[in-house]
Amino acid sequence: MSSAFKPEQARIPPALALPTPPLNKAISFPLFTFKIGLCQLTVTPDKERNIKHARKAIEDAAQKGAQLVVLPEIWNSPYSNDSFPVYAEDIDAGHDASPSTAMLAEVSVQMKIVIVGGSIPERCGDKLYNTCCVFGTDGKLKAKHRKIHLFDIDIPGKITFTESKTLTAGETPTIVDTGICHDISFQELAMIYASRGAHLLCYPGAFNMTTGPLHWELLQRASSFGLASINGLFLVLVLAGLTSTLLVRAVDNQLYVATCSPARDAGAGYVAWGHSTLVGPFGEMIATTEHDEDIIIAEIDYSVLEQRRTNLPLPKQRRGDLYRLIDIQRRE
Ligand SMILES: NC(=O)CC(=O)C(=O)O
Repeated sequence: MSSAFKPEQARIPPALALPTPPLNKAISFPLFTFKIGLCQLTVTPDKERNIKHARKAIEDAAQKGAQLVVLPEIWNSPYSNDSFPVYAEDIDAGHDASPSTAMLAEVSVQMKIVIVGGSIPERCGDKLYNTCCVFGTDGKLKAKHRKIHLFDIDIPGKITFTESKTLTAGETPTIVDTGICHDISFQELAMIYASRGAHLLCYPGAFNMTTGPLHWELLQRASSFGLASINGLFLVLVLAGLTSTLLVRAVDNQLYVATCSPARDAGAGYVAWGHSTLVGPFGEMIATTEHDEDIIIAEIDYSVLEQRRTNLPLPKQRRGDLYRLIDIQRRE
């Protein structure tokens, strides 16, 4: 009996080929190999201080060789529903209305680096979003990702948080050529990023003292197998929300995953887990830190992705006759 196995139909529309990173060394970024800087920042109620502090950390990371610098989820404001409306900025209105993103634009061009600007509360009309902006080496806004999966959790006595009280969910996956925190918990999103050709998934994420020890590392390592790219290449922005299905994701996606958390402040209303990390395409931990403020500098080599996908050719082994991933927005 002939088999109905059609690997090319495992994804609808079919997966894009992994883009080849440019090898032209005259282009400062992106390159095949480059250094990433993950700035695990302390965040205070003083917004002006948070902006200056983030700027200094980005400059330090760039001076240490980072060509791509990632900030944490909600780095200009305390992570709380009371704070989001107060600290929110109108990103589209620009400079004075958004001092946090104005700083990111300025420092990206000054240091000639790409910045995945963690996230800040964004005001747009009468709505608030948890939004990540990506700036290129020319200081231009390359992408704006609004957290798609709002973090609503209720584990009595441990952690209760309802982002949906104040925030509205974004509607679109973002590939920059770059998700936010709770987005990391959704394996389908990671698979879509991978099938659209991403090499690196970036998740600015503020896990807490309950979900951190339970899921943080597990989700990142699981995700790593699935995502994709920076640079011609796609850098996917996902705001943290990793889940137990990550193992599937890791094996499935074969990508780099970078997470960046705020540093832990035991006195804050929401206590962040810390442990910002870079994970490689086999789920290996390349670099990580504890919970204090820190800047991680680590190397990413995109040529490893092709090699890993040859070692373990998951894309060719998918059973399109039994299950399929449907990327609804791309299909439409
Ligand atoms: N900030 C978040 O979205 C936190 C999260 O996802 C978690 O699991 O903790």
